[in-house]
Amino acid sequence: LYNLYINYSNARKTGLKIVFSPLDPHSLLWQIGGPAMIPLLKKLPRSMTRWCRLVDMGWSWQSDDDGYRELGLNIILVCTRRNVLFSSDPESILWILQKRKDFIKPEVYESLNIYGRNVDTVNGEEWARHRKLTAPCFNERVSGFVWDESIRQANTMRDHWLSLPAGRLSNLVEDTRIVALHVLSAAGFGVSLDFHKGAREPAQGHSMSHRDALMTVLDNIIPAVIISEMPWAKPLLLGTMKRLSVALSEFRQYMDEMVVQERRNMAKEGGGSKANLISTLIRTSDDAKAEGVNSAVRLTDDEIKGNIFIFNLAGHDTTANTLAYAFAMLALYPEIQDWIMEEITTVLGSESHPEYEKAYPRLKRIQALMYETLRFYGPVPTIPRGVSAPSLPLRISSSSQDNNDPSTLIIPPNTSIQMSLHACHMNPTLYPSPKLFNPSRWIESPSSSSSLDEEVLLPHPLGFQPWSLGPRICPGMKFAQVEFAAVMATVLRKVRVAPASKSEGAGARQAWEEVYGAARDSKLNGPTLSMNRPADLYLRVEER
Ligand code: HEM
Repeated sequence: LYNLYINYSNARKTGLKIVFSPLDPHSLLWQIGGPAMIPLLKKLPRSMTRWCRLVDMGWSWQSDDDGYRELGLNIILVCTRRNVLFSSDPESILWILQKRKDFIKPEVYESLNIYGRNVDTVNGEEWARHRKLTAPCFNERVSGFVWDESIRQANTMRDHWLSLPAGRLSNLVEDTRIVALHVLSAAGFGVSLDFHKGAREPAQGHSMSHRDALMTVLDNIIPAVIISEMPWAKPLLLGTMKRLSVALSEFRQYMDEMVVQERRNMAKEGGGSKANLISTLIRTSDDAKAEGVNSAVRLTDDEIKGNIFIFNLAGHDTTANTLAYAFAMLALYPEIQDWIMEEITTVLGSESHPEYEKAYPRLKRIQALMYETLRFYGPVPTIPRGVSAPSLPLRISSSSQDNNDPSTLIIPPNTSIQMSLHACHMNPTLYPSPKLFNPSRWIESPSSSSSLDEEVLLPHPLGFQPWSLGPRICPGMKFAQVEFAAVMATVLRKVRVAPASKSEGAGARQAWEEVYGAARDSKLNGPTLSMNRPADLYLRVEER
């Protein structure tokens, strides 16, 4: 009670709306017991469950963060352990994300250093070094490679969809995950996989294939973190956990071998490097070493592996789920599908493998579709931050406080931060009719012209940050955009998607409701927003 009193006194000084929470959202009790408590809490009156509607990421997402509309853009949750400042204020989010030295990645990120420290998990000067040395991995050469590989994978996925009995597609989410994994394997390691077979055979000296090892780790990231932190427990593991432990070591061995092999190739080819991420990282680091740069501005081999792993983790479900949600939305809204198709026909014509440089910049409606999908189903709905010093200032929109006046407040000591990107994306002041799925809101076309080439894709406004903002903005943004555009264009030019029902013979209305319901029934599963019942989402696929 004493802690609660101190935290409450501190919170009051901000003038923000206060919500008391009996549990700290980061406590073990909530992490373990939360999911079981939610159904019971949902039965209680609204006024008693305000705290829980903020703390529970599923509940807050499904209600489009209505807590913010009730209480204001910035809210303080007062708990016994510490206060949590929840923000959906575009001004505050911009302020926080621009000041990487003041607002730092919390310690919990460190658990993702499974294979080595990396750009996603570190702070300060160490982050600046990682960011500088990993930046060349996301150059235009890699984008061209991502484009080609995405078309190759999407061609096979589309042909597979067209071969399904009665065109009933039940594996949309799994299929987009395979495409995203294979694009990452090709771009990350230069390992090109077949959509169907996916190289299931283990390489010599291995008990698992490269793909299976990576997929097993990515699918079970939270248990993988726990196993990595308790190496002594490995001999005691059984069943799925044992397989996961094997996958962790197998993937490490694959990366070790790739680093050795890449160095050999580079030596043989006179230093020429391929357009994949691992060779770019090795080359950038080895060049720095050869130039006599001291170790403070190079990456160690463990850090190279740490970064490659994090690219796979950060780039897999994010891109795959965005594709899956977008296909579901296109099935629900046929008029949007026609609008997208008009662009594909104009840009691609009859070309089955268009050139990246010529086609990609012209696919503006597809980018608009991606933006709108991310506004609704952004894979990163919230971003946490810690503070590097007590009592930092924070800029707030005047409307986010009762007494309109001050535009800066002081964050009380012992406060962590949770930014809700999703609440910001659903703000009616920023997005008129926010619950209307309308990709054309991102396109401006001059009234005098009917040419699609005259259309302009609007820049990201303040309040649109699915890839974050500021110095730590997602480095894989272009990678994901190029992959999304290539997959959408390749599939849709030959295929039309429509909603289907799980039960054969159901009417069109039921099919529509089921697809809509499966997409809306989403929450943070692991680090990424994803559907709770992906197997309930059925689409009908027809050849154009
Ligand atoms: C639609 C796809 C994607 C979305 C929406 C997305 C979103 C984000 C967001 C919001 C962050 C900031 C997280 C934070 O600050 O806590 C981030 C960081 C990051 N993302 Fe992405 N991402 C996507 C795809 C990718 C891809 C394809 C890659 C790599 C191939 C990637 C690699 C990274 C890395 C390495 C970071 C950490 C950067 C740093 O802290 O400096 N992401 N991403």
